[in-house]
Amino acid sequence: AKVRHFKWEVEYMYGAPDCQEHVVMGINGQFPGPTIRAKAGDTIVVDLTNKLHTEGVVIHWHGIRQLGTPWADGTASISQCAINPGETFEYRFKVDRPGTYFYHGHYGMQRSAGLYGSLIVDMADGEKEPFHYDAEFNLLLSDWWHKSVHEQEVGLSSNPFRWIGEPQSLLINGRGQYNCSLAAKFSNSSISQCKFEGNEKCAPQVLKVRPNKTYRLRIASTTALASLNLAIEGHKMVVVEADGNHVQPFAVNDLDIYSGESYSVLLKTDQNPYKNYWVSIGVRGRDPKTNQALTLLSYSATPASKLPTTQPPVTPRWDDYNHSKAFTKSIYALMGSPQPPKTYDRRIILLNTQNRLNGFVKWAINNVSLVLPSTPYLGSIKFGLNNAFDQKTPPDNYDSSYDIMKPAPNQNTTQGSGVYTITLNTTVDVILQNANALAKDVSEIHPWHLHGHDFWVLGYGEGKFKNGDEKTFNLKNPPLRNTAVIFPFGWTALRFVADNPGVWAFHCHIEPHLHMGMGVIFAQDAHRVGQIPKEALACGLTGNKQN
Ligand SMILES: O=C1O[C@H]([C@@H](O)CO)C(O)=C1O
Repeated sequence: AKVRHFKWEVEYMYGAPDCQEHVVMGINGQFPGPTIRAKAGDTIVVDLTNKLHTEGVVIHWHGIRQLGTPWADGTASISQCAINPGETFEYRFKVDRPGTYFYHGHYGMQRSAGLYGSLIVDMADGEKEPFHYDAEFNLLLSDWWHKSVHEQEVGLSSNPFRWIGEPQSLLINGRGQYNCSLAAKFSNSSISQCKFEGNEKCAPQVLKVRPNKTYRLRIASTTALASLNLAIEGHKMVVVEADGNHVQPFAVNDLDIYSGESYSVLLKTDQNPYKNYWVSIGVRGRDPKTNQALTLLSYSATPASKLPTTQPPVTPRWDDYNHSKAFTKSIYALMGSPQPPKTYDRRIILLNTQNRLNGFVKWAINNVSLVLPSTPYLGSIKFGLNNAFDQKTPPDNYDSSYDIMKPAPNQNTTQGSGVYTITLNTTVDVILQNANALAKDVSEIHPWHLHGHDFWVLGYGEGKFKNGDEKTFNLKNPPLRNTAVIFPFGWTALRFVADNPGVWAFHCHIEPHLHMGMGVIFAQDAHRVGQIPKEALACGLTGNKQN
């Protein structure tokens, strides 16, 4: 195993992700940030220097469990203090498992501002994936707004509320096209045909392939809002990995991917090599106002400039949830994967609601909208600083008379920074319960991401979770993941083993929703975490603590 060192500087810079110039967050002058490539068992060391002039920064290593290094999880106010302008913080952690991961900002809405990149962990030397492929491509998917993130944040926390709206563009590896389409000729809109020399920063990255080979596509979504569907014209994909875990291979024509998720698919280049094929990404789960992002699968026998003469794959209707559910429910763990414990020690039911608080619009979990404290929980719990955050524990359930199918009779919620204290080495079931939002007949998709652990996804259901529904749980081969979606008016059941002392966020991965309070904090034996680098806690009430 190797120690891999990186020196990174985070800054705002000009960029044109979708051919329109705006300010983006970059790392070492790059957007998206540099790809980290490592082998399982390696140690990653990133010296992160904050070159922003007026705000802090942190980076979260999404999907890396940080076993034994909870201070390196990169969550401001939770695992560490935001790194001040001019300061450098050393992230040092082990990547213990192969898989397709990514990293991103976890302070304010910096992920939406473009602070993200890929993190790919290969099998350790001498070990082989349980599938064969000849070469691979890496597709990091995101969405992009022309309005600055500062303006978005202010709008979300203003009264009256100003929603961020739908993205202007979808990006593949940081590249999209706002004012033109590669397939304009084949659509009936008035949008113009893109013309690229090829070296523009917003020109699509063409996937150049040779015939009769197998390619692994690593696909990860770090969108701020959009749920996506990816399809490749004329080609099936075989799903083999989800969030760093092997799954029972299954073939699809298109794949749904929610923010925070990653997949690997295998693609056989078994089609006519004298043609090129569209790769398309479109919005699902919200009424789309954003064009598809397009690129090409280009066979070596055909110049990349030769566009297909066909229409790109049509994204399934945004509200065809049966299509989404069929995909999601086809995901099973590969035989031989770790199985969940057969029973649980504690069940936490988390109802999400959209609410008002003194006229401001919020999201709340069991009627608590999360506000983060100024002292990171990891430090305040370790040092027993009881005035650093609300000592009132948020509830494990919601009022059973609550009607999830209707807007709440009382829309008001409360705010809080309390934590769920989880006993080490216990098995916890979490039932995520969706409900009607503020508007009538509206319930949205929320992809929930757990820090510090994978969980088994035991099942999905419609309506309200009720006693007896656990009989439908899949305890035989449920997939292990770090992100799981809740469908409108439905529930999702997760199980995890609390085996990682630290303080871990569990939240909706939609960036504005987290900003509006949609998350909870799981504290796991944090008072027993030793040797926290003092730079991680150099703020708030822990600012003067030596450890
Ligand atoms: O949090 C959200 O707010 C808006 C809408 O509900 C109110 O404008 C929206 O679509 C969200 O997802």
